[in-house]
Amino acid sequence: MKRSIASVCLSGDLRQKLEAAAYAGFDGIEIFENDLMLFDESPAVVRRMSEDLGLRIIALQPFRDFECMPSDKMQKNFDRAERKFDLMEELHTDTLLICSNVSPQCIDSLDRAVEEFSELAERAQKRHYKLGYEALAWGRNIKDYEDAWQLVNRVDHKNLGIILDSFHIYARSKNLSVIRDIPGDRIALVQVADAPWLDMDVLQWSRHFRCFPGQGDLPMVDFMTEVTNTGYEGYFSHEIFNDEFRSSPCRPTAIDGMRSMLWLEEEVARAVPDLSSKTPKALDYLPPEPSVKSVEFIEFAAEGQSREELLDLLTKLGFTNTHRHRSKDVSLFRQGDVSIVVNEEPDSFAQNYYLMHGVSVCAVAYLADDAEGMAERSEHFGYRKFEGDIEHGEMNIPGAKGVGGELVYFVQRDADGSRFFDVDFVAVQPSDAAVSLSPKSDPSLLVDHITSGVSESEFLSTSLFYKVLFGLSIDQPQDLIDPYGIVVSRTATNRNKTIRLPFNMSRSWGASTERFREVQKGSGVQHIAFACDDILTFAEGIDLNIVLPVPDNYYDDLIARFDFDDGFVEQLRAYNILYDKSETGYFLHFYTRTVNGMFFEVVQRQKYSNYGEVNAQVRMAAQARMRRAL
Ligand SMILES: O=C(O)c1ccc(O)c(O)c1
Ligand SMILES: [Mg+2]
Repeated sequence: MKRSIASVCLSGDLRQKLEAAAYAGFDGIEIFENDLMLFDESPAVVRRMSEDLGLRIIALQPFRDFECMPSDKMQKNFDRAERKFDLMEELHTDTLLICSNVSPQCIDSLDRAVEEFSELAERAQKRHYKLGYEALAWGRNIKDYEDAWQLVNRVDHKNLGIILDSFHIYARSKNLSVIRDIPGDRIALVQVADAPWLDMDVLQWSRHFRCFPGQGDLPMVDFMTEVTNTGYEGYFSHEIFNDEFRSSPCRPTAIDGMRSMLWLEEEVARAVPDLSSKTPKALDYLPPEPSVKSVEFIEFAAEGQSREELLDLLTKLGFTNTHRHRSKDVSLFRQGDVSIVVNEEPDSFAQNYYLMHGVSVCAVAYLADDAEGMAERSEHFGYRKFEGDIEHGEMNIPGAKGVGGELVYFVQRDADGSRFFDVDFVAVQPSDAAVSLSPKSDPSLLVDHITSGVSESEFLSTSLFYKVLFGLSIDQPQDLIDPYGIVVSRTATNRNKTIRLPFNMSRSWGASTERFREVQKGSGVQHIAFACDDILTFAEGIDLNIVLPVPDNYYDDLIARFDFDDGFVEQLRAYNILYDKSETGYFLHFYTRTVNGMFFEVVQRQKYSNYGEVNAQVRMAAQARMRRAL
């Protein structure tokens, strides 16, 4: 596939945009005239810069409000087009993007548009240029790609093709069937843009909320499949107007753009079986499919006083130190099927992480069917590979850098069922004193979810990471109400819900996610939830001092809202357990106090698939109150 990006996707000036696009590996760039107008170098210099970077300027855009203007404005529009042809010569590009007229003066006459485009295509041919016509979803008369195609088809000139932009097509209708009528060589350019489904004014939606394919809700693979089936062999170009991208550094955005493009290519290759007969150059390489199944262990970087606080919290929750690493200063704490690794090894990744963030989650290991395949997949998508130091006979655990800088490991179980701790660790016999002090271990315990706190500019990157690398689906965003601002939350899950990864961001400095990022000096895992079969028994066995207190008013409100049996709410109140109900079931959960901004949660799910979002406000208010009291 020929890969391009429009300059409007990236922040900065035109030089920075060109450099970022080239760095990320794009072959082409669409130049937005505005970016050129604001740049203090001549078009000839821009041409040379892009040539030096190995980037082709695939189009100049947009040429606006051309067709069907009142007669007195027509000549001016042809003159304007000629000036753009001059500019195209200087830039050394051969395609001009013309978008449908949005002017209130525009006359509703297809015949007139056909006449004008016939003449413009003749003029373009004389100068060896191509024109592409694109229906803007808010165009005055032409809003739909079907109508744009009717116009282009009637003009029937080899120098005029249609431009298909996935955003406009989906914003107007979901009907892709007319794409099948368009021969591939009549498509001048394909622009790809995803977006979240939002019920709002389409112009505002387009100009502020587009995102890279894989980051939104539009069925991008269906669109790509239809276009590929036409035999189209031109560029696919990202055209994303997004406020977050405008305020983020341009190179990481461009790299995410490339990941998105590679993901689309992979998805299309899997969706179109005889792809190479349609477009011979469609795909150089197909990466191994995602194969992560569950969380195998969670690793903390810990030292000093806060390490003691973490271990105190873990032991009071019923974890016991079951193993020690064979060659490193690393301990394993287990309960049920949960494994928590505490790493204090000097000069390790963990220690560096500790020095940067304090006690924190420095890695999460995922069980994969094909761990090496997952590492290869990470590399293909440009997520940096990590290889740790290993001693002879120890497991080589491949990994990649996650979005917050923490590691993501891929672990496989041996055919004989042996686990990472059977290979790299030796069992320790807990002392009698430790056993008598710690509460009873709960054999049903599982990792339920792992929640990260990220910055606003990392929010879309995080969803791309989980979608592209792990093949997870990303739920719709939800607003959580903190006393000091809104926290926006999305969750990445696999199909059978053995992996649940919420990730949160906030634009408010005082709200929970930013409070966490301030304490930890960066993004990362903010909380870990464990699921058990019987939360009341679990709570009875632990020291209630570690539990986050819940106000009495919350329980009084529960009594008013639900018909509980006598005594049930009093039990919840006694243990600070929160309650939520869904159509199918209910949810019980409590939170612990924090260590270095992080905390744990224990949950019990009864045919319930959410996260107790209504109660997040109770948790955030309690945490804010405790922080104020410090
Ligand atoms: O928002 C716009 O004006 C605009 C311009 C050019 C495009 O290709 C497009 O999709 C939108
Ligand atoms: Mg467009």
